Amino acid sequence: MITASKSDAVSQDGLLPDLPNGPLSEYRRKASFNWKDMAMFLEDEDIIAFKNKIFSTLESDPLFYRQPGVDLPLEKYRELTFLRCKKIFEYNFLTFEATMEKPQKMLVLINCLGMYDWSLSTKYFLDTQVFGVAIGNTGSERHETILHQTQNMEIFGCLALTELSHGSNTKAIRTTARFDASTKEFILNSPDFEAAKFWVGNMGKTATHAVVYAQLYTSDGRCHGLHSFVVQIRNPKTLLPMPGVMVGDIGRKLGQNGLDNGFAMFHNVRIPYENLLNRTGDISSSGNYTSAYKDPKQRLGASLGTLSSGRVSIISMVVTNLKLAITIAIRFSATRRQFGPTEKEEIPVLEYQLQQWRLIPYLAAAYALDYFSVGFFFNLIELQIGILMKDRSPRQAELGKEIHALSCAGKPLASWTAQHGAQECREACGGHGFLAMNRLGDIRNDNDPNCTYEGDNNVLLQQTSNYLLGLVQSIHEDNAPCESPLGSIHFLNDYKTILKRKFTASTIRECLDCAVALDAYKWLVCYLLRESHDKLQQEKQRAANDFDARNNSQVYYCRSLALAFIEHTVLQRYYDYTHDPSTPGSLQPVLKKLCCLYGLWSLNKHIAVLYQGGYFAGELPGRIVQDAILDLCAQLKDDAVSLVDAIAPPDFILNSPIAKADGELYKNLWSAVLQGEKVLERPSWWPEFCCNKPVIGKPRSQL
Ligand SMILES: CCCCCCCCCCCCCCCCCCCCCCCC(=O)SCCNC(=O)CCNC(=O)[C@H](O)C(C)(C)COP(=O)(O)OP(=O)(O)OC[C@H]1O[C@@H](n2cnc3c(N)ncnc32)[C@H](O)[C@@H]1OP(=O)(O)O
Ligand SMILES: Cc1cc2nc3c(=O)[nH]c(=O)nc-3n(C[C@H](O)[C@H](O)[C@H](O)COP(=O)(O)OP(=O)(O)OC[C@H]3O[C@@H](n4cnc5c(N)ncnc54)[C@H](O)[C@@H]3O)c2cc1C
Repeated sequence: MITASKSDAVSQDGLLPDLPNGPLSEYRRKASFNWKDMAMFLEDEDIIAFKNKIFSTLESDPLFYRQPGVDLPLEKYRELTFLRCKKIFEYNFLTFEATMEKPQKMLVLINCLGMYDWSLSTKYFLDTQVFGVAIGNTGSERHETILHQTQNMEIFGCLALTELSHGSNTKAIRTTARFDASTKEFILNSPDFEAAKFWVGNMGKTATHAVVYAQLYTSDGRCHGLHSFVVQIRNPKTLLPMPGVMVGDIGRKLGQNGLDNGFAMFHNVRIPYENLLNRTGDISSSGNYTSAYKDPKQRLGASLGTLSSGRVSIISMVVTNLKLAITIAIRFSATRRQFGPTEKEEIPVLEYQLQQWRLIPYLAAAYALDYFSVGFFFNLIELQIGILMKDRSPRQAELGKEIHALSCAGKPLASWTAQHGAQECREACGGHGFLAMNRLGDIRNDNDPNCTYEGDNNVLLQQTSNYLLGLVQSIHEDNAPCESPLGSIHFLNDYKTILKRKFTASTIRECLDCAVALDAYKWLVCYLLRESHDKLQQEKQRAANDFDARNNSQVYYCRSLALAFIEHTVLQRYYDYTHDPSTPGSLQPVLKKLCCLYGLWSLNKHIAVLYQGGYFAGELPGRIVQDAILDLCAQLKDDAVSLVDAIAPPDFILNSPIAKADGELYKNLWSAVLQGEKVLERPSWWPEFCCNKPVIGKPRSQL
């Protein structure tokens, strides 16, 4: 095993306790680097100490005790999640001052609570952040009291945009808010049950207040489009609905069942006119409407801008799920033995090329996407600071657009990778992966809605391709450079030259340089941009209208473009990071391999387009890319256990008997099974078998 230097070891030992010896030790010994060095490179001491504090606090609090795999009744799970949420308020892990000092800790807290249980994390952050950020970003000074009340849990918040009959198409939201000049109030109404707010997290049982999106009407009957309002929906003293509000719970979901998702209908609900969140449009006490955004399309974009913070955060949340799933599958695969070269000796399933190829690319994806998600969160913080400072500069506007474009593809890429990864990990653990107590089912099911909420993945990708297609004109006019605050589109300045390039590597060895995949991605994005643009023009000529033309250009064109663009962005950022001279020499080789594997594995999914567009020609490119993927998996298999050790939470949080750090797969699983309630008891309904025998072919009367 590679050991850390003496001074590093001193600071590491306090923060990162040694892992127990056991069946995983052999792989740990074979690793090319020290897992503690890696952990401390990925996160600084302050963050690791913060995580340790959260984890150890939860572990020592009996309220957070849990029995692996136990399915609680819905009501009980909701209650427990609420009690735990209340406790998180009491622990106050992150003060306002600490957030301002190091905003990244917000993301760390979201993920630490999520690693414990996503229902708890989403419940807490929907209230304190999603509700809070919506008010902070789209409201003004007059809404500060509400924010304070949220922080003290005097009130409990939610964000209500979606309706029963409309989710993606936010323009078609039908809840109305009409200004009544005589009382200086807005009157909220749901025109019918199809316009009920629906799916809203926290609304089912707990929320007292909602940020409600509604069409704003002035008293002259004019509609000014979608705006958001703070609406009290329950009495905080009784949790009973406010007059005119019909509010309820939508029922059991496929995951995250500790969270109460709900519906609400409004019947002449009056709210003070000051409850309009007035950043994008305001109304004077006499009822005159004003807005800095003259173009209704721009106004819609501004009022939906707050959704970007959720989308950016979700990227990190889903990567957290991938990290949990891959930790379980790698530790299992390193300790589970099946078959072997001789009758006497069975080998760990991680030694099989097939198992490596199924899992190790997801490990690489977890590292690359994790790096992207944290860096992208910093970009969001920059945007947030600009919003708070009321920055109206063109740069701030461009930053908002670029973050919107990147988050609308970043969320799909990361949530799908986590979703497919969680399923692969489940299957890679065989039957034990299907046992609820081993947690892969919960990880998969709790991850799943990330593909839908904060915008359906397939719908969001269209926002990214729209952004890219909007650049085509400047690309064709050479004197108008492609520039953006985060630089994600700068390479498009070389569009014409890139399109002339071909794949030149001729050996596997050459492909092991990540620059090969990166160059291929640059070509792929330029090619798909050209093809999507051309397809759109053709469809415009053929179709009756632009609406049809756009819809008929999604599959194989705009959708692929958006995904290739975000994969390129993730890879470029990870490439720069892993190749940076400041990256420790002891870690650089393994990090470069992860980067290269992520690049080639992702690229391999586009192989048909690479051939179709002529970047690849002949058998060789396809073959050496695939061989390089297998080669990298084989090179990384001895590092895999240490790579997951560096990103794994403690056993209590991971909560999977087959993946404890001691690697005692069977002892841990067996003891968890035997500790289950009533495992050895006969069922309470045993007489149904033993006494009440069926008369075959004659069902008994139900009367
Ligand atoms: C120092 C400061 C420290 C502070 C630290 C704190 C930092 C913040 C931390 C935040 C933490 C957050 C915690 C997260 C915890 C998350 C828990 C998650 C739990 C689940 C939550 C679930 C909540 C929901 O699901 S809410 C409902 C979400 N619904 C949707 O997303 C609907 C999807 N549909 C849409 O958004 C739109 O309708 C869309 C995008 C499909 C567009 O439709 P349409 O075709 O009608 O319009 P367009 O013509 O395409 O668009 C018009 C125009 O607007 C632009 N635009 C749209 N959206 C945005 C945006 N978000 N930002 C910027 N611009 C936008 C669009 O690009 C168009 O512009 P053009 O220039 O005209 O092209
Ligand atoms: C667990 C969970 C929690 C949620 N929490 C909240 C919350 O707190 N607050 C809130 O307001 N909302 C919430 N939502 C709602 C969520 O934001 C919506 O489900 C989401 O925006 C998608 O809308 P939809 O469900 O109406 O799907 P639809 O828009 O009806 O989409 C259905 C299908 O049609 C496809 N489709 C739609 N439009 C197009 C198009 N133009 N081109 C091609 N295909 C298209 C989609 O890809 C999708 O496959 C939550 C949802 C879930 C699952």
